[in-house]
Amino acid sequence: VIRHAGPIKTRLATVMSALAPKLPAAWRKPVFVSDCATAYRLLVRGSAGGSFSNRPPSMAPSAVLSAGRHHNITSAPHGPFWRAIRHNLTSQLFHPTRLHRYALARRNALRGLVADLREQQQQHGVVLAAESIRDAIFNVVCTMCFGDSVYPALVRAIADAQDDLVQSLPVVRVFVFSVFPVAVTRLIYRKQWNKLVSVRQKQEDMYLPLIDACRRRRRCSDEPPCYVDTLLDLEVPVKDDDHVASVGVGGSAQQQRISDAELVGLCSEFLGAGSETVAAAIQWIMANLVKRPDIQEAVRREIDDSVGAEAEEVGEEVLEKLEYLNAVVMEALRLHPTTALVFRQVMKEDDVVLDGRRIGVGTTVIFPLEALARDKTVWADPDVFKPERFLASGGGETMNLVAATGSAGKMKMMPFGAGRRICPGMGIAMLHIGYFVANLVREFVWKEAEGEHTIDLQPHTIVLVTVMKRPLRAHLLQRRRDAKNTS
Ligand code: HEM
Repeated sequence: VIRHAGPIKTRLATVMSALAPKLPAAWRKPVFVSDCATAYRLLVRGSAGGSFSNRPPSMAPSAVLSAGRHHNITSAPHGPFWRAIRHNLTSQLFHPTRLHRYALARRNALRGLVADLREQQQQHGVVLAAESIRDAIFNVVCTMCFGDSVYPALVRAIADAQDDLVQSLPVVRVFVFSVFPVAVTRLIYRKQWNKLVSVRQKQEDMYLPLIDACRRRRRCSDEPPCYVDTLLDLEVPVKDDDHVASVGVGGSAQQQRISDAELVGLCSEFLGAGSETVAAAIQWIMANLVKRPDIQEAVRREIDDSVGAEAEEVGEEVLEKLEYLNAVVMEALRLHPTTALVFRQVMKEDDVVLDGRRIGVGTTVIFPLEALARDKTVWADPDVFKPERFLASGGGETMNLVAATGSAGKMKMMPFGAGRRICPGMGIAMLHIGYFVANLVREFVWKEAEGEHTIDLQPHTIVLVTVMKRPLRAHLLQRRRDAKNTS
């Protein structure tokens, strides 16, 4: 159930263990937890002493480049600053009553995607679905981040900058895992440091003018605020310390605006976390539907029964009623969680005991999400794609994802993590996945392509996001006439 990253039998390992408390946190042996009951106990209930809500030193480039001064939500230590920026996201943008504000951006992206796929099928007989889906989702997330005034070429350039950032993350490891202070490591690895600086500079050159445009723009009252708008209005505690933040000087907490450097990092996190994971999940679902035409047809029947033939799209308001579609989404998230691992780090105040052994302060605890969701003691036929298990009529699991990730007290999967640091984008992710999958199934019959384009459900993890090793390709049969032709 709990396994250690390597054998502790050699002398070297013994010496390393003795030295462990003196090593930098990032060098210590991590501990893996791959059973749901232990994951639930630790993540949702917290450790005996503390909340067990911190992650190991961050790989976020803005945190590394600023020597830990600038943070995004993922990299921020558990404390008042993290609480303020996370609460801003969940209350201002992702509150359930506000999720539908960006329906127009989604509709436009869907129209563009459907037109693009039709054209590819007509011209080439096969569609590069992976790339097209990724572009469509990135368009929506970019609008949610900066507003709708970003022209298409700039959206493309922003997407490229985000890709460069992902490519540079292996370089970040050099600095996170170094035994030397960053100032020394950057002298040793000057080339890598300069590369990181140039990737970051490219982001600043693009994002800061967009952030300034948000500052200057006077929004009309019916225009939904974008992520940057909410951040510009936000005040965060000056000191990231629970006591200072609650008492402050003269009885009230000292607040300040978020710095430009931090704004760039927060935008980058939003664009990356909001697009890659969702696009990957849509691909996994479509790939499974190509492999199982019977399940694809059942999803289509449910949609056709709920949406009139003349309706332009499967509207967002219909999605909740599509039980079978939702079961398909849940089953794909169980089998192919698009975030590979969840991390925590044992802090001074935590008291983490596993298998009767106290885990040392500074140790990284890793929760492998796919292994957790394929536990044979918890699931029947854990490796088989069986959406029925999530249907009430299938004698199945609850449809409530929050229950699946913790609040019901029995956790069987956690594709969005669990506890205080559970993914704040869970609601919007489910909306985006459901909306795009429903409409893609309604518009086209998806069939497997041949040769090098066949579906391969082998996973491949790129910096924590688990994608299909071979990107999704397919043949599409158009089911409805082009909107232009029907008029
Ligand atoms: C299928 C889509 C998604 C999956 C599978 C996913 C998964 C995850 C997971 C596993 C975590 C770690 C949770 C933990 O440590 O317990 C996480 C954290 C996070 N996710 Fe997502 N995510 C998705 C979509 C999104 C979206 C759309 C956003 C929005 C921009 C987002 C933003 C974040 C942020 C900011 C965190 C850090 C939370 C914190 O540290 O408090 N994610 N996500």
